[in-house]
Amino acid sequence: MTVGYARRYAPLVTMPPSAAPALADVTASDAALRRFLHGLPGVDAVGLDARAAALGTRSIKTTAKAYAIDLAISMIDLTTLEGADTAGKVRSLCAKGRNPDPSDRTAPSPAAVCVYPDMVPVAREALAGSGVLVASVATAFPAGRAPLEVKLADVRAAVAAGADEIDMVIDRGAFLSGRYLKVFEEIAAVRENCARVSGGAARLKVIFENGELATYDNVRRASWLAMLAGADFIKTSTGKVAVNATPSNTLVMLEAVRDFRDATGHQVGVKPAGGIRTTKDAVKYLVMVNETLGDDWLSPHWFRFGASGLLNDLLMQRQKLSSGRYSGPDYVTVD
Ligand SMILES: O=C[C@H](O)COP(=O)(O)O
Repeated sequence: MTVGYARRYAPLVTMPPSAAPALADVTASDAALRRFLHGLPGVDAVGLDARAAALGTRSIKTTAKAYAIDLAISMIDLTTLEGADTAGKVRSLCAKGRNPDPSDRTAPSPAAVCVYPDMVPVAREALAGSGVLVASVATAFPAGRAPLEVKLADVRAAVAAGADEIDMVIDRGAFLSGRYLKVFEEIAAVRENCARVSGGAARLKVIFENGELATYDNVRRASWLAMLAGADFIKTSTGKVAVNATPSNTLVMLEAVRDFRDATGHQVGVKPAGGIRTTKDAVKYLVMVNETLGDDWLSPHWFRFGASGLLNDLLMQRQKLSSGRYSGPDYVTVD
């Protein structure tokens, strides 16, 4: 790909005119982009871990807990990404998305059901009229090892089949070898394909696979790179490697979206994914969002949990709060 390709897509980044010129130049060449990303302040890893741990110890009142549980449910991308997925499994996950707690119709629905591209038509049909979105991983998820044209075809097929949101993986090999412009151009190209096929409606989440990026500095660089290329959301992980979302790597990303909005006026969402299974963990993340970003990000439009098992625990805790006792796992459907 050429620098011209990057220039072609850079204007798609919807920054306010007052802020755009300041950052437009940083994607003009490989060298300019490297200079910019390596000029970002380094992350103090010890301080970061301490901050994330301290935020994780905050307790919240029972009334706030009920609110937090419903908010967390509404922020879930209810996910199944297994090689063994069947249409039947996807349909039953969608039924759960439509009506998470059959014993209590006041339980909110998750934001989206997230599936592989070939399962999008099944999910689209099963969720019709429910308000629950269809999200799909694409770009040769989870490794991202395919030629760009194959990745773009994957994206176009998922959007054409009815995906409201695309979760793409970055090329970690290119990123780790310093070929930042290649990563930028791929994200911009995916964004353009999403926009073209969906008429601008499909939102793009960009997955870094933090567990493979080795340092918090790299997570910060990947965050800025993806936001410059037009990501609507930045997402920690695929859920397929040893280290997935952690409070610390998510905090780096929360700080990045805060700083990006300060610099450009443009707001980007955050999605921790992989390994988040308990209400306690979800509440920790919500406290972190509240303390770092405030109310502006406390909605499913701007914050998501990518999770396969979290919904069940939230539903059990929700039942406990309303009835005073645990119903036990038999009262929530097993995925
Ligand atoms: O994006 C979501 C992840 O793939 C789900 O990971 P999990 O099964 O650890 O919740």
